[in-house]
Amino acid sequence: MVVDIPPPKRRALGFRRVRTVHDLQPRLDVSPAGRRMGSDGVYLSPLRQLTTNILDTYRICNPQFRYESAHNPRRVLTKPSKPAHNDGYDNDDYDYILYVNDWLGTEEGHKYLILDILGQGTFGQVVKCQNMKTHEIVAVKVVKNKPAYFNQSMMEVTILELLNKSCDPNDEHHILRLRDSFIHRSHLCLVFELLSSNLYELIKQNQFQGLSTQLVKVFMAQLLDAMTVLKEARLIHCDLKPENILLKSLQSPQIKVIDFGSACHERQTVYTYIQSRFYRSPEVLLGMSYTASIDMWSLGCIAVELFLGLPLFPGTSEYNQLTRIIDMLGLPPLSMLNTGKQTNQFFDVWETYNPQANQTEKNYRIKSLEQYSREHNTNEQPGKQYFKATSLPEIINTAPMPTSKSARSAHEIEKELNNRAAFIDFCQGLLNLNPVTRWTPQQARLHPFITGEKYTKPFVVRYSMGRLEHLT
Ligand SMILES: Nc1ncnc2c1ncn2[C@@H]1O[C@H](COP(=O)(O)OP(=O)(O)OP(=O)(O)O)[C@@H](O)[C@H]1O
Repeated sequence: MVVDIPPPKRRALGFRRVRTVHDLQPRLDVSPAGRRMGSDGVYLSPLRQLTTNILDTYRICNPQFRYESAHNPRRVLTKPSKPAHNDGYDNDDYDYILYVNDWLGTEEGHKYLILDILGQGTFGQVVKCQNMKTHEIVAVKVVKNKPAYFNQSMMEVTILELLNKSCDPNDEHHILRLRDSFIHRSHLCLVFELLSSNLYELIKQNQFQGLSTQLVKVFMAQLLDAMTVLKEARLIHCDLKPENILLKSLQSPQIKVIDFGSACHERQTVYTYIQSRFYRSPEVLLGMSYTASIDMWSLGCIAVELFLGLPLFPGTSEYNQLTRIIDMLGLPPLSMLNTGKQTNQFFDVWETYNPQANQTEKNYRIKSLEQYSREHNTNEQPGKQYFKATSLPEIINTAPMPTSKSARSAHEIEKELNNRAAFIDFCQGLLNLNPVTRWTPQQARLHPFITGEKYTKPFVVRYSMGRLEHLT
């Protein structure tokens, strides 16, 4: 913006009067066609005339000219942008076609100016908006105009309202805040606090080299805090992954858990196809009933991924996911294989007689790639192996050491090795194949990796008389 200070004032401020382009122009008594005069009585240069108070210039050129913001060219944010449903407001995917400078909502205090796109997910689009009353910049999830998405997102509203109002009224537990919700042209809109990059983007920005044990600890402590609140409310997130963990800002390592669109109550675990594949727990893969401990499995996968920079179990199919888990951690306990509704899909099962127990027992062996492909008419591939080592301790211990000069001192190396020993033990407690003995968030929070106590030997937890105890 050019600020025009009239000449006398300029001199008063100590400016020296210099010859300008205007001084060189012949002064005209007759107003030149289409030209505008500045406050100093000099006709503006074409550059000024076309860059300052442009509406005046337009009106001089065309007295009929009327400006209306509605006629501004609108940048479309939604792809595809061809109208297909809902009187032309929605595209073929039932997404609302969003434009920069358009509005969402109509009521006073619930009117949002669309600024930019933030992300796209299964449920709809997330756009950066400004609340026209409070001027707060927010993130608005505009849900697809389909009953299944609408209903599931209503569940997200219910769960977030419960978490925000009853479980975390002071916003202390790293859970996304829901500010408002309303319906706009048949689309449910969820208004959230605006957050920054997600942890996948952070890993990517770090060239997939992994984060320090210290930073992983800072993130995990906050995630365990959020998980404790969820567990106490008997809620399951069901889709924990780096993409659903967002930094509050780029200035500090404060994070928030987002996307409660798949969340459910422990009493209402109706869906079996849940969790993003890389972070899917063995009990879900096997088709067993599940509890909040599925989130702790995902958390284990996330912890290792943050440290390594690459996903621990990047399965290319459910079969591949399960084989990767079994190759690293062994077979799930018999009790799980016996009850899993999907066990027969992945395993060959045969019975043998156990004379000691005087009963027949089931035996399980994971099907070969060829057998599974043949039976399920798929083309299973072994999939990329990102790590040379095969066991979790080895993978963590062979990850490159920090390279800074200070980190190379004998003391710092020793400290890092101790951190890694603690980290391995921590991850193993979360990546326990058995959901019954897998650590709860309350237990995991007491691990030396989180508390910062010196790690000396494997952490053992147990419940006694309903009280949590831990033995190290
Ligand atoms: N509060 C927020 N602030 C900034 N960006 C956000 C916010 N909420 C969501 N986003 C962005 O939008 C993306 C999609 O959001 P979200 O995961 O809630 O949608 P979804 O449709 O439920 O996705 P999914 O396919 O994972 O189920 C996120 O990965 C993130 O990049």
